[in-house]
Amino acid sequence: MSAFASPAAFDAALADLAMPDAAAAAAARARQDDLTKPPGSLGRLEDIAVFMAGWQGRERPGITRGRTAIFAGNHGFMVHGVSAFPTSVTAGMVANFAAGGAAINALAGVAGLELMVVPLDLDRPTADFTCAPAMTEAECLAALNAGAAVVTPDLDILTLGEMGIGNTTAAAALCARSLGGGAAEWAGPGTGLDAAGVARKVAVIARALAFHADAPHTPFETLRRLGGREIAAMAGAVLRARALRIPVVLDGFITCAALAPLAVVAPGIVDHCLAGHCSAEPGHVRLLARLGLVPLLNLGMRLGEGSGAAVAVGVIRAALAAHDQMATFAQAGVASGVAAGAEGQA
Ligand SMILES: O=C(O)c1ccc[n+]([C@@H]2O[C@H](COP(=O)([O-])O)[C@@H](O)[C@H]2O)c1
Ligand SMILES: Cc1cc2nc[nH]c2cc1C
Repeated sequence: MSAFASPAAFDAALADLAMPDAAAAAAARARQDDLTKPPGSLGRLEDIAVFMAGWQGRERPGITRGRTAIFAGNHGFMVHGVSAFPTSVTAGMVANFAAGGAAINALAGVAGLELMVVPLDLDRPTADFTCAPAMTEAECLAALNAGAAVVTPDLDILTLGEMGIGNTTAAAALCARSLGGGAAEWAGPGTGLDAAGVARKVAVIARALAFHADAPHTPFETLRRLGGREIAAMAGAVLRARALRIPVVLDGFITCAALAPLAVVAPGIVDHCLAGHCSAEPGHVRLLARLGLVPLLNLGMRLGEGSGAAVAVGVIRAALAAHDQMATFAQAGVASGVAAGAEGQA
């Protein structure tokens, strides 16, 4: 059965977000404070362990089964010359993923993640969003459900990524409509546009925003009109992961932009998500701030295909290893801070 049978089912899922296991998170925090280190000295690694404990519902979370899901889609507005690369690269890279030659193949391997690639009607680009909704209702629901379908209950963590030449244009449009600020605030060079190319991209996004201005500003309609199949799929995956309390690692600008329309009505949609990294695409730093996310890494990456999220899993694994393997003060026979404080006052 499909997770999202109708736009109303999507709205209902968004209105009823699962919450983390507060008792497991509290137990993990207490354990952190009992481990052989000054409290707080592992910084965000401590917070990551507590976050994972809450969503996995156990004091000592782990990653036995992790999956990176990469969704691919093509875009009708590419006729306006908004990318440094041609649409054919999307299918070319999907073949490269299958052959094992892409960055994500190497990075998912080193992160211990299984790679699942989901091409979405690549030979049928979305409609040109400057003069029509990108997707019909049925197409948008199919993409949301394709996203939900990658999320199985056995997963300890899900990382997301995308491949879609032109999709920084769709992402910028989603941000502008959802968060305001206009096309120029959210459009950047993507795969490598020059200044004239970025100006052309801003104009295309502005036309799309104007065309759809009077349409309902619901998350579903915004995704359907200005998004793309790979973008809607990522939104569907995040929503399904939430229902199953599976923690999610987001990737770059496009991955996060998929959540912008949802965050307008449900800011807590990112509560089970970690921002893997901050992309060099200029809109990403602004978007992360608006979503209330602090990225784990900032490596100047702007590749997409889930690459930043996969690298961040190494940090998450480090956090969980320390949380699980360190001795407590009692186990190690090391005096805790309370005793030292008492000594200082003696
Ligand atoms: O993840 C990012 O922040 C990111 C930033 C710039 C480009 N990308 C990737 O490049 C493609 C979109 O860039 P563009 O210029 O064709 O819109 C798409 O396949 C994305 O995966 C990804
Ligand atoms: C080669 C190439 C690889 C990519 N991976 C994600 N987006 C991409 C865009 C291009 C152009």
